[in-house]
Amino acid sequence: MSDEALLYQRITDSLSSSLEIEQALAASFAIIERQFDADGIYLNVFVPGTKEIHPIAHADRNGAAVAGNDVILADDLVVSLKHGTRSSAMLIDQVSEDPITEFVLSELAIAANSVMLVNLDIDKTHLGVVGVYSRSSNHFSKEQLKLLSALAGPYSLVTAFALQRQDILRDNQILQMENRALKHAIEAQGAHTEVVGESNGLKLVMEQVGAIAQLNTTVLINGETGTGKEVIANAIHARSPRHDKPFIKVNCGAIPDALIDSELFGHEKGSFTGADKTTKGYFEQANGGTIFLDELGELPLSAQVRLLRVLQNKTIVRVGSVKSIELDIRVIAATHRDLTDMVEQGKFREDLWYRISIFPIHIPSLQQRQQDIPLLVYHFIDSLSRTLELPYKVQVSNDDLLRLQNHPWKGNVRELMNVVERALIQSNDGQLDFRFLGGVIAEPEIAGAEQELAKPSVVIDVSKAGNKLISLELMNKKYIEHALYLTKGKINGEGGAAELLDIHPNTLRSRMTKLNIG
Ligand SMILES: Nc1ncnc2c1ncn2[C@@H]1O[C@H](COP(=O)(O)OP(=O)(O)OP(=O)(O)O)[C@@H](O)[C@H]1O
Repeated sequence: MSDEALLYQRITDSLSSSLEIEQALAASFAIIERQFDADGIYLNVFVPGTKEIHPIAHADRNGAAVAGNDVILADDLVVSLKHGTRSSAMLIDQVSEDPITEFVLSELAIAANSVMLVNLDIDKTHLGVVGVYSRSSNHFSKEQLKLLSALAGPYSLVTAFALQRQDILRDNQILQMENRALKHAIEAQGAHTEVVGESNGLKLVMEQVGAIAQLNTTVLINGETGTGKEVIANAIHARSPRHDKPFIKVNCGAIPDALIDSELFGHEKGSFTGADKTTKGYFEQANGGTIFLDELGELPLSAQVRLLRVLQNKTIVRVGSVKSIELDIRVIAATHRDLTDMVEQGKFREDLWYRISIFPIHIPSLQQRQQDIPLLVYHFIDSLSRTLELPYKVQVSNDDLLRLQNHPWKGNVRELMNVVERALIQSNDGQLDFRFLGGVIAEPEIAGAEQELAKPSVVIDVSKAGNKLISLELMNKKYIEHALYLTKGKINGEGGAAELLDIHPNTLRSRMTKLNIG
């Protein structure tokens, strides 16, 4: 066996000694070091379509070294790397004479003065380079470069393998990110089941939710945009025996007409151009759980017929299939439209309306439940302060609370949330200012039926406070004290302050201790 072939075999053996690229490179360096009296070796990859050099591994006389972070090249260096006259094997006698190598090595903190650089290619794809370096200048010869070039094959293979593993790792990281996003979505869904105003403006709604949640009945939620129809649908699902099964939301207004059938009912592979795999529709995805058909009034008449059939037969047929699939599903629908009006105008099928409106729930507009506004404001301040990681305590003046209660809120709770967010972002010391809303500052009106219950939530004692600002903490204290006053000090159970304030008795007790309420 020639010296060259022997070297090749020893390098190949050393590189296959470990699945860890750093260890493999360090093992091969033991041979390279002796062969070339080199100080180190590195593998770098130029990431196509970017300006980045990605270090794969580095080994020196001390073993596997830290590979370093990605190096971002300046535009002129990228141009010369792509279009320059760099050959597939380069002898760099003085690192300072080659700007790219000089820059990359200094970024990677590799102290070298001369380098042999050999391109690594596989299947005509350029992967990167292997560099063997020395701390002295003019250290390597042309013969040595030729020898190193002969070793490009095995180094290319381990580099490709390492890249593949990193891709797998990246896929793994993407999966982990998706998991986190999913968890976050589930938590957010859980958070939505917290219905602010349960004991006040939404008391009647929540009584209806309580009555219907355990049954399998179809529910139709009606209310202006942003009143919380989705929040209520979530609350029904969360309180139902299906709470640990899927809750699938479908925005009927957002699906293009041509795709409605396949989106709702799924399709078989090859059933239309572009259907390259069999896909479950929203109904099948919701099997065992709840499907929430939001904006039901936007569903075209043609799709309404098919929806009716699903509701009647509790089965679906995927597009391109003849087999019907039985489903166990609860349907909750919502709309801001007056469906009876639409039926009269011939825009909504009467037979579907009968099917869907078995149990209607109407959510009053925010203007009709002004007593919920302070609660919602605190709720949004609380959650948004956490999201925005605000370092200070947030305060709202009594005048502003009145201003908020008197605002028309055409966009309802969603608009209120956006306004609170805007005020939080605009404030840099925690003092919220809602004067941008304009409007009057007057005692709010309270809708008749809810008047009794609503009283406690307008307890901000504004008339006495005048223009003086009080802290959120003090406001909380006053709020709790007033609730205790109304319940004659009763905390637990029916008619207790915890129920009134819509929080767990233990939470109330700990807040009382914190706020020094005796
Ligand atoms: N009672 C409530 N408690 C807490 N948050 C609420 C409440 N009502 C509404 N929200 C919040 O207000 C926003 C709008 O609510 P949601 O999306 O449920 O309204 P919607 O009536 O379904 O709106 P749309 O008609 O546009 O579909 C959401 O961010 C929701 O979390």
